[in-house]
Amino acid sequence: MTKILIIEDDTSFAQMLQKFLVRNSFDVVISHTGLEGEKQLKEHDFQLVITDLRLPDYDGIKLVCELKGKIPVIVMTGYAEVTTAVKAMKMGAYDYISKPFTPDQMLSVIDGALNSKPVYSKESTQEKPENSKDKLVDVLSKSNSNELILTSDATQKLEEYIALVAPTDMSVLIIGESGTGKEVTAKSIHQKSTRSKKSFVALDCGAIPKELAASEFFGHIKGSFTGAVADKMGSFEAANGGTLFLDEVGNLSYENQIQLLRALQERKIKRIGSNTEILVDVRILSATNEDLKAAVEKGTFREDLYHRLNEFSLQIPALKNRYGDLPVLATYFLGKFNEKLNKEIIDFSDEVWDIFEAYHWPGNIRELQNVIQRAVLLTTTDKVQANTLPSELMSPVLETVALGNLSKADFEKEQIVNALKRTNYNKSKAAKLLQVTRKTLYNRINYYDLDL
Ligand SMILES: Nc1ncnc2c1ncn2[C@@H]1O[C@H](COP(=O)(O)OP(=O)(O)OP(=O)(O)O)[C@@H](O)[C@H]1O
Repeated sequence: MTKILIIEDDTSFAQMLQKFLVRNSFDVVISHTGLEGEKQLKEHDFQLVITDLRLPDYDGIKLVCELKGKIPVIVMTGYAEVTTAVKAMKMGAYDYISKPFTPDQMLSVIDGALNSKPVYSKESTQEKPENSKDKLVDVLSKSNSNELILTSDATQKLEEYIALVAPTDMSVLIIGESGTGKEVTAKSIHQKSTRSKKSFVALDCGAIPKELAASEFFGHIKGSFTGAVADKMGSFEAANGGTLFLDEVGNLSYENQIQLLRALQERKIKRIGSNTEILVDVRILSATNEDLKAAVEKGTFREDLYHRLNEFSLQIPALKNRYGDLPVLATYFLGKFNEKLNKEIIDFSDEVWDIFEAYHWPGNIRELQNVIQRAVLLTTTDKVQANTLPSELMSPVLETVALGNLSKADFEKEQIVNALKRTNYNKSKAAKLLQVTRKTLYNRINYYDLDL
């Protein structure tokens, strides 16, 4: 009889699942803690492990890694926990199932896992299951569209910091280039906080004229200034009990900075034209793509406000510095736009993957998303091909080198070195990037006697 270990801390749920599986002729053992599960694994031979990833005493992902190639593991995740599911699949879990699930769904996943023998043979410890990419597409396409994808080593710390800071009331300054995901990060902090049931209000400080900023922050009453044709609630009131996200906070005028600081210190506001004070309880998250510290040193941004906003800071890396996330992000967007545009594209061609890796993505994740949306729209086959990509991705990706004192030869050398660095010294990819043949690239490397 097939022996299954269930690791699940919710006792009644575990028992229900056990009963159901026993009725379906499985031999089932339950562990309510990770440690107990590890003990059971040492003592018995199981053909399958079904585990919750969120147990108080252990790291489910670690268990997945340990069992990879030995026993198939199915992970149970909460609704829309896509990042965790993706991570578990990348680490070698056979599949995941979101709670709540129907008995039939569970049986079908178990059936798949038990019939995946060759993949889980002892020799295959380093290999991912053949179908893992398809499954990843599946996981990602089922995900919620506001999901924050962080899976690479470069963003691992970020994910940990978000998890730590989210449940607190600390103000967080999110720093990163345009399109790196500052706003989705802020939303994710809000969703993981105790304020998640209340509003998340985003205010783009870069887009409001300075004369209107106070009215946007605090609201106004009808007739308080020309154009105030009706009473208006400001962002502080709208976010009361919840989170106020101040995007491009560095763009606030000095006067607006003083108004904001006062509201944060006093925790109360008055609508413009009104004498009534309104108590406000908001958590402030803000974002900037400029160096606010430098602005403080220059005297254009108030130091006291800077410290108020920056009780904790998060640095979001540019996409070019987190290429580890690119395959997951690209797959996620493919799933998203397949669904939106009613397509069934399964993957990107190898050439497209190479181009994605070689490109420097100045518009970051927003640009990646737009590129994939366009490509999905233009694709009529089952794989996205290079001819659906915009021309800037195809042209040589070169840093803008100030020609200044550089000779033509220096310039060319610099371009070759840049291309090689970008492609991790892969000469085929670098040649493609420079739009020359591999042979020409070798010739130029020899000609310049580049020591690589
Ligand atoms: N880690 C991520 N996972 C999934 N989607 C992401 C991620 N980061 C960014 N995106 C998507 O990329 C787009 C741009 O993200 P966002 O608006 O949060 O960037 P931003 O840094 O706030 O940009 P800007 O500075 O221009 O306001 C959004 O559609 C967002 O959903």
